[in-house]
Amino acid sequence: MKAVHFGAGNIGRGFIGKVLHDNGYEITFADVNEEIIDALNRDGKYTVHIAEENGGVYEISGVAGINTAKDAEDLAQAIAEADIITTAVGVNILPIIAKTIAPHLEKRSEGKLLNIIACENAVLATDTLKAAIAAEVGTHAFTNIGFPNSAVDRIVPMQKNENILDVKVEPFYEWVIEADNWMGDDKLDGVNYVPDLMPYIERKLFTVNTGHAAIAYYGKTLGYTSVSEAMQDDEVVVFLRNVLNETTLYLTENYDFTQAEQSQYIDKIIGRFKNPYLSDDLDRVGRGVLRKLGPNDRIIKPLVYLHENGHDHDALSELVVHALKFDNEDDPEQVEMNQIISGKGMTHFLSEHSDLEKELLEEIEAKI
Ligand SMILES: NC(=O)C1=CN([C@@H]2O[C@H](COP(=O)(O)OP(=O)(O)OC[C@H]3O[C@@H](n4cnc5c(N)ncnc54)[C@H](O)[C@@H]3O)[C@@H](O)[C@H]2O)C=CC1
Ligand SMILES: O=P(O)(O)OC[C@H]1O[C@](O)(CO)[C@@H](O)[C@@H]1O
Repeated sequence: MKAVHFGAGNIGRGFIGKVLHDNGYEITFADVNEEIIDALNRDGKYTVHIAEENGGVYEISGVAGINTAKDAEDLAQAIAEADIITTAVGVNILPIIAKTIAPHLEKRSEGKLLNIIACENAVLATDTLKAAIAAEVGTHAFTNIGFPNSAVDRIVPMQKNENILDVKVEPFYEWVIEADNWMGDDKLDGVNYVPDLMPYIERKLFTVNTGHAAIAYYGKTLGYTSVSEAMQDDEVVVFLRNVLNETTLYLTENYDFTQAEQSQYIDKIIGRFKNPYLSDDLDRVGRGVLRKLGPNDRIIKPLVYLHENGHDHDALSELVVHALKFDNEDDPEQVEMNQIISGKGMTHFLSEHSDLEKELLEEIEAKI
């Protein structure tokens, strides 16, 4: 069985690549990073290290790389032969990946089943990819292709290893896939197939990712540089819990999760954030600030819901303020946001970019 995975980065190699390998797939990683692609083709393998006491080390073999900027023919062949195509590139890159994949789908032999799955931190990212592919070539090649949405959860920080392919990951992982949109009977082991993905994806996004954002933006405000450093400060943990108590209300009111289940989930996630064997920069966790302040993302969506329904949303409003003040000049989204804010002001930015209404804007403005 063959897989093509777009994005040979942290999640690609450390999570999706490992699951596919454990399921017996030969994996071709498709990326624009020449150094990584050359190393994959040179070594044909890499190792995944589990960040815990006496953590396991797993060899991921049978891997190769394709440079999507250069090797169009190799990519065409890999896509023609693939049983599964996955991505972990960042949701904003999906339109580019769609352009890369689309022309090759028509050349696949009729009857060969394929699943295409976007593994990004965004709600229904596979739908986004599917729509972008359809915009390129129409839907006539889709007959034997499944496009299940998915939610992926595993903390994989920036890597500082001797071998650039090796990757250190937290022990926990969860990959949830929409069962009904999966094509064929060959399901993946180690993946949870569910009839309705929305509760899982929003629970993950509005707990793990909102929580992580809270640590990054508030932690940086207090002068910390890493998650482990920030999590030693009770003030950060109290703020984190306040934020997550607010998103809990969104989740328990919109889905069947009980308060007790959500509390357990939060405790587990706080334990993951405190993992002493992982070293994670606040700059990485807070990167992509424009995306993270988008109307459907981890901060604004629950905030607007709580405000509209008359619920407490003080901590989330404060989180917006910390995000606006986040200081990471290496993040192009931060640079763009700062330019907008310095030209037109924070309120204009929140109104235009985050789609916030007057009353909420005034509340946030009062906290700036
Ligand atoms: N790192 C983490 O802990 C988690 C990340 N995610 C999500 O997974 C996705 C990837 O994140 P990471 O692996 O951390 O990022 P990363 O930056 O380590 O990897 C992204 C990879 O995509 C490649 N790429 C960029 N543009 C490309 C293009 N046009 N064609 C082919 N490859 C391209 C980059 O060269 C890079 O190797 C994001 O959507 C992120 O939100 C989800 C859960 C956990
Ligand atoms: O690009 P994003 O959305 O921050 O994605 C990475 C985030 O996802 C997570 O892995 C959680 O699953 C966090 O480690 C990390 O902050």
